[in-house]
Amino acid sequence: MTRTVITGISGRMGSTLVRLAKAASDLPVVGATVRPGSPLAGQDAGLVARLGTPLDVLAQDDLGRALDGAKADVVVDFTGPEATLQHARICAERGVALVVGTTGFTPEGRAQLEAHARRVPIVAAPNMSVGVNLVIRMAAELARVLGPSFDVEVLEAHHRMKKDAPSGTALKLAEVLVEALGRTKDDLTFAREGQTGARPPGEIGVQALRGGDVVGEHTVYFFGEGERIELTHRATNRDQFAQGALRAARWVAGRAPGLYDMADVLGLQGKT
Ligand SMILES: NC(=O)C1=CN([C@@H]2O[C@H](COP(=O)(O)OP(=O)(O)OC[C@H]3O[C@@H](n4cnc5c(N)ncnc54)[C@H](OP(=O)(O)O)[C@@H]3O)[C@@H](O)[C@H]2O)C=CC1
Ligand SMILES: O=C(O)C1=N[C@H](C(=O)O)C[C@H](O)C1
Repeated sequence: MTRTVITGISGRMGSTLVRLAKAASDLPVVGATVRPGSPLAGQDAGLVARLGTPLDVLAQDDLGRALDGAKADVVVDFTGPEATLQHARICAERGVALVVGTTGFTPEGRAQLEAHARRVPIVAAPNMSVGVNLVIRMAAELARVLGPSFDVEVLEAHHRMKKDAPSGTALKLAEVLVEALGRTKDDLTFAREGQTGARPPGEIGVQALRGGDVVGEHTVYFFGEGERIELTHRATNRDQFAQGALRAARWVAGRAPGLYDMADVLGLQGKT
């Protein structure tokens, strides 16, 4: 049994996590949170997460309170960068493992997460889907084999409510492509406009679309002479992100402190 606390349970991911944890036999939800000051605080978590049935756990508007007496093994957090960093501090102080799906951290925020991971085990990944994590590895392999004669572009599309751009997954894809091609971050181009001139060799483009209810789509294009490869992942609902996060929750509870990613959880060894 992995005793689980879920944060941000009124959100798109938080409510999905509550539903899927409840359906699992080994992940009792022993605590849940909503934003501080939320009118949903004090209501049953099952109703807040729109399950239609009570969970017999009250939504708290403070993670510390949700952890009090809960004997939690792990906290699963998909909220926003500021909230996640507060939650990571509380987990570090309480000695509770953490799974972070939140994206959009600044470099300073990421450094804070690394500091907390010196005290407790943390799995942080911009995309918890097993399929996406395999696509990330395939993109690196394609880049290595195709080499510099192919022009590489990353395109992502998400729903109109998404707050960060480019997506965390697109940034992760860019990071592994930079490494696989022996490039630097200076080779990344995030937008094009005006008299850009011919495409510089070695440039890696990263572009974001926003609209409607798109759950999450990522394509890596490899444009060659006379051929083109497109590596695409399309999420059509959020369940696979949540299932990946719950798999990470089972894996991280009881581990040594450290900052882990989904490649660790999935046992994907070697370079990306
Ligand atoms: N790694 C992955 O696989 C995935 C990552 N994500 C990332 O997860 C994050 C959340 O996405 P999504 O669910 O769509 O966003 P939502 O806005 O739907 O959900 C976020 C929730 O967090 C709540 N919240 C904000 N601050 C706090 C706090 N201090 N304590 C408790 N709850 C809080 C919000 O409350 P309120 O509504 O009151 O503001 C909201 O309900 C984003 O960073 C997104 O990019 C998303 C999908 C997959
Ligand atoms: O905000 C979202 O919705 C998603 N965010 C993640 C990201 O930024 O990569 C993952 C997924 O594509 C959905």
